Amino acid sequence: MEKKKILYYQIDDTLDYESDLLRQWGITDLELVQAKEGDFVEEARDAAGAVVEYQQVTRPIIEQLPQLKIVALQSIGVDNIDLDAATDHGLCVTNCPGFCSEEVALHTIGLIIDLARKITALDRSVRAGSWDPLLGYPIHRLSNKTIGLYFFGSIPKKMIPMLRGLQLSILVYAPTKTAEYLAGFGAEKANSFDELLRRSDILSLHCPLIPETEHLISDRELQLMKKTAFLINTARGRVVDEAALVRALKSGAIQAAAVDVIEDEVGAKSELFTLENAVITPHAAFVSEDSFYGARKTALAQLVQRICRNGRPEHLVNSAVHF
Ligand SMILES: NC(=O)C1=CN([C@@H]2O[C@H](COP(=O)(O)OP(=O)(O)OC[C@H]3O[C@@H](n4cnc5c(N)ncnc54)[C@H](O)[C@@H]3O)[C@@H](O)[C@H]2O)C=CC1
Ligand SMILES: O=C(O)C(=O)COP(=O)(O)O
Repeated sequence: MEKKKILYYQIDDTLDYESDLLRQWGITDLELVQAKEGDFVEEARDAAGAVVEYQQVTRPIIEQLPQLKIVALQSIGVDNIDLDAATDHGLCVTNCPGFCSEEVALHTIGLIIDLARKITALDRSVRAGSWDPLLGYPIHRLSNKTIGLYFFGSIPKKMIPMLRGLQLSILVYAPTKTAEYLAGFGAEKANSFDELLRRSDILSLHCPLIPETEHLISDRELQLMKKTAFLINTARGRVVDEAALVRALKSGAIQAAAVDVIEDEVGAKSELFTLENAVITPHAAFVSEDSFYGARKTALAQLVQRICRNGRPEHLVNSAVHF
């Protein structure tokens, strides 16, 4: 039987876990091939499916790969894929909704506590030879402060009990959610984005990167925020205009920021790295052994469904696609 090639780009360098799963599922007609990180089009030319990470899958790329049936992401965000082009060419795009909601929720809470207690800043100063508990901006209690959540998907939902534990008031801007629905989570609905900006002591971003959210936070928005506010971004780097954020952190327009994502993750460069009132982690919020294996299994199941069973994958993102 001719095997169908699946091209894999993933951090883990072996595909043993996937091969074991295929054996358990009785699937014998897939050949899993680790990519060499060369040219995607060349490597994917004879592939029926691909698992990509940060690789951009653009319209010109999709047009050159007519035999490709599915791109399976081991992530929630699908911003590196041209979904319209995929739909136009009958290419299924799948993701792994919720696979790391608990991890990102906890990481976000960690970043909030870090800024509220200046843990990273104090650690940096101790290592630099200082022993100064009053370093930097003044510390205030978190209880009764307001956290603003931008959009209300799987991650902020997981954060709710933790935010309640911190005794924060929860304000949400999510146009598609009603006040009654949010009240069920003990959260108040913000009637406008500007209300969210003005009232939040901590603003935490949880939206996908889509045209409407690109540079959502720029000079105007940062000026509307409280001077004492913290900005947390665990969504995508390009949701924040980083140059504007750097200006705001330098001028005191807001107090501090903690981000897990930056605009240039490929180059791993940002002026934020030079600022004392910024905490940065390297797109690590999703990481855990549990989330990795969960995502790998989900992505493989999508590939099997599309390629081996010619069926509709459970986690199809471009649901209008015909194949
Ligand atoms: N730093 C990291 O390691 C990770 C970052 N992420 C990022 O976090 C983002 C959020 O993740 P989840 O909460 O799991 O997402 P989700 O897909 O569960 O929720 C997204 C929310 O946005 C809403 N939404 C989407 N487009 C909208 C629009 N045009 N107008 C109004 N509402 C809209 C949806 O209704 C939904 O409530 C992801 O898209 C991803 O970019 C996700 C996982 C890991
Ligand atoms: O799931 C997401 O959207 C994430 O950000 C984490 O996964 P990734 O680093 O994109 O593979």
